[in-house]
Amino acid sequence: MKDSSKMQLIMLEPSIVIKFAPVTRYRWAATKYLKQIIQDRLDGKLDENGEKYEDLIQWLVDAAPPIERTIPQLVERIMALNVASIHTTTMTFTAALYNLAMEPEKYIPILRAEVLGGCADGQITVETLADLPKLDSFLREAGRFNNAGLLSLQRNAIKPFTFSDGTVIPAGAKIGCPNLFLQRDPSIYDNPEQFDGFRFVRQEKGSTQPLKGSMVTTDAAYQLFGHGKHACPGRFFAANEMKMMLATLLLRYDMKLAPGTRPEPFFIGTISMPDTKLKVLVKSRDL
Ligand code: HEM
Repeated sequence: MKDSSKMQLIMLEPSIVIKFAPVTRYRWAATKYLKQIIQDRLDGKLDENGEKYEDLIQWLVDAAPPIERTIPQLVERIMALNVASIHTTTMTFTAALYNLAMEPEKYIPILRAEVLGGCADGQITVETLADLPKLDSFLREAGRFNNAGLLSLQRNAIKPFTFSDGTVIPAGAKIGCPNLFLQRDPSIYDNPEQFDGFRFVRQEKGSTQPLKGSMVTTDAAYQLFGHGKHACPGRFFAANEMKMMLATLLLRYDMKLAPGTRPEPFFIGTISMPDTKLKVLVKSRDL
């Protein structure tokens, strides 16, 4: 008798866990907030100009197969996108901010001058963001230096695969690329253990050509955004968002780390996290 009641408790557990798990509360909260907005779109609501909305919710509604055009499914898609987009951008940007605040004399005047030079009437515009090679390099380097999780391109092999050199990946294997080592490979990057904010506006090792690519370019030795077919589709948005934030901070503030402090990054599983306790001292500038 005792054993069977224990058994029942164990069988009940998953549903109890799901009911009280934080994600369930977030799902309820998200549904409460989003249900009318999504319902309007499902009903074909147009924007204030009588045109179809050009925003993420509309794209998600349009891309969903008919069977998934429901409020719960669309809420789920929005939540999944939040997971993909928010902490990744926050972590990359936080680490870049620390790099800036660690060496303010070296980077702030040059980056600020570049932003100011690209502003139209003192305003940061889309055109400004598209032409900031030094800022772009700085963010790309921050991504190389700080945000390398131990493993990128993590995949489950659903069938066996044989590479051209004969290496076999058996079905069921979990694989990934050793990103930390790739992004710090001395045969690709000069002084890879050094943060070098203008690395990507200079020249490739042993070559007379400028380094290929910008913040959003992925390659075998740069996988901040993954690589290949499933490379992050949000990276263009994220790069612009981070450039806009950094450009705004550069124009409005001076900043440095509190004296005697340095970031102490740490890992959760394979993910590299920026220090969460560090203080950046910020001072308003006269504009
Ligand atoms: C600095 C910010 C970001 C970083 C570092 C980042 C990084 C990544 C990485 C490493 C992947 C996996 C790629 C792979 O496995 O091949 C990924 C996938 C993805 N990211 Fe991002 N991401 C960022 C921002 C965003 C934003 C802003 C969005 C959406 C607005 C987004 C949406 C996605 C989606 C939907 C996927 C899945 C793509 C697929 O499986 O085909 N990400 N991202």
